[in-house]
Amino acid sequence: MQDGMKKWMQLPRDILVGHGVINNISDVCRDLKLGKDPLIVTGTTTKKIAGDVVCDLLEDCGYNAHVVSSTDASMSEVERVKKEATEHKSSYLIGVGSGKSIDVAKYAATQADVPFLSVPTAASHDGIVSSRASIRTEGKATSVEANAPMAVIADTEIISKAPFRLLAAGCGDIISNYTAVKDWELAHRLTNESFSEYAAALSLMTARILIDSADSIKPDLESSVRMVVKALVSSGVAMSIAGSSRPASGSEHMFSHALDMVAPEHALHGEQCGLGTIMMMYLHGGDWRSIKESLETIGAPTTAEELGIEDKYILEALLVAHTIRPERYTILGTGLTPAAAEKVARITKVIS
Ligand SMILES: NC(=O)C1=CN([C@@H]2O[C@H](COP(=O)(O)OP(=O)(O)OC[C@H]3O[C@@H](n4cnc5c(N)ncnc54)[C@H](OP(=O)(O)O)[C@@H]3O)[C@@H](O)[C@H]2O)C=CC1
Ligand SMILES: O=C(CO)COP(=O)(O)O
Ligand SMILES: [Zn+2]
Repeated sequence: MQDGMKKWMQLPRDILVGHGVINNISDVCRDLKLGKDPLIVTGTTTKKIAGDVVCDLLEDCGYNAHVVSSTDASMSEVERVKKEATEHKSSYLIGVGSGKSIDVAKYAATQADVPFLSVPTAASHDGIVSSRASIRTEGKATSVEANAPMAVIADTEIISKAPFRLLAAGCGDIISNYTAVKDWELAHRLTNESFSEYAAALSLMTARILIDSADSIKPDLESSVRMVVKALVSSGVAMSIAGSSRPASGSEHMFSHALDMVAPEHALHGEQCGLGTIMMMYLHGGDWRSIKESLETIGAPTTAEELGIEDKYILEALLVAHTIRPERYTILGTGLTPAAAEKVARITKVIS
């Protein structure tokens, strides 16, 4: 099946980015006429950082809020959250936390046909705003269609206190737009796949602005968080325009998804995608060195060692990456030979 575009562009209605915007949560619920019965889906660490705060803020305003902690972005967790929502008669879900909590809330809300709000505690990838969810089924992560959040509330005060590694990962996820768009153009030329100039241009512009500002992305700075969050929103909008993750997910994401499958421990999504971008840009014959330099400037990993993953898993992932999503044509084509995989990883100094 072709990796085509949907005709229905779904975008968030309210997007709040700034210091202390979490305090506007009840205003947003009121603005969207969501009612008084939300279920907050949060993570173990992020519950203490923001999940409980959101609950208290809503209860203080007369809401009947409930909290459920989720540990894993899996189908069984989605089912558990749906059950909780039914038990509490929740009329909408609020995902508060990292990628896992947001995806579980997003997909459970989509399946239950209720609205969903996204309250990220880290700017680690563009799923905070997208209409996709990564959910594991039978041990395999799949990106599924979901409803976009009705609102995104990104409090830069909270996000700036998250480990810097998460912000650097978010940058890796944005930088990967470069190879994602190259792959999409290739597929358009070779397989006549639908291509959106607008979605591709927005995706590339987002990555370019971020790379141009790479040396001003620093730990503990709300201005850095603001920049990255805006880029993630922009990247998410590009995916919404395309109706698929094509403008922000190509061969570098397939490499990251493959690494999730083959490596015993995986790193952060955005870190793996950033590393994948270096290697896929080499395969495209593009300027992989400047991708590597930008990631280094930001402080994101650019080698297997920095990623904490053994070289052999990098090579294994390179060999199976093309099988991850066969309908999505990329520079990986029908697959690399072992010699080609080793060459790209060595030349780009991802492995030594
Ligand atoms: N829907 C989409 O389009 C996309 C989805 N994804 C998916 O998202 C997931 C990855 O998300 P990612 O956010 O990178 O990683 P994780 O969801 O694995 O979160 C990483 C860790 O960071 C913690 N954390 C988050 N915020 C803070 C904070 N403020 N302070 C301290 N710790 C914090 C989390 O705590 P806690 O334990 O509380 O969660 C968690 O332990 C994957 O499942 C991936 O497949 C990735 C890209 C796009
Ligand atoms: O991570 C994404 C975009 O950054 C979503 O892509 P996938 O469709 O590969 O999950
Ligand atoms: Zn991504």
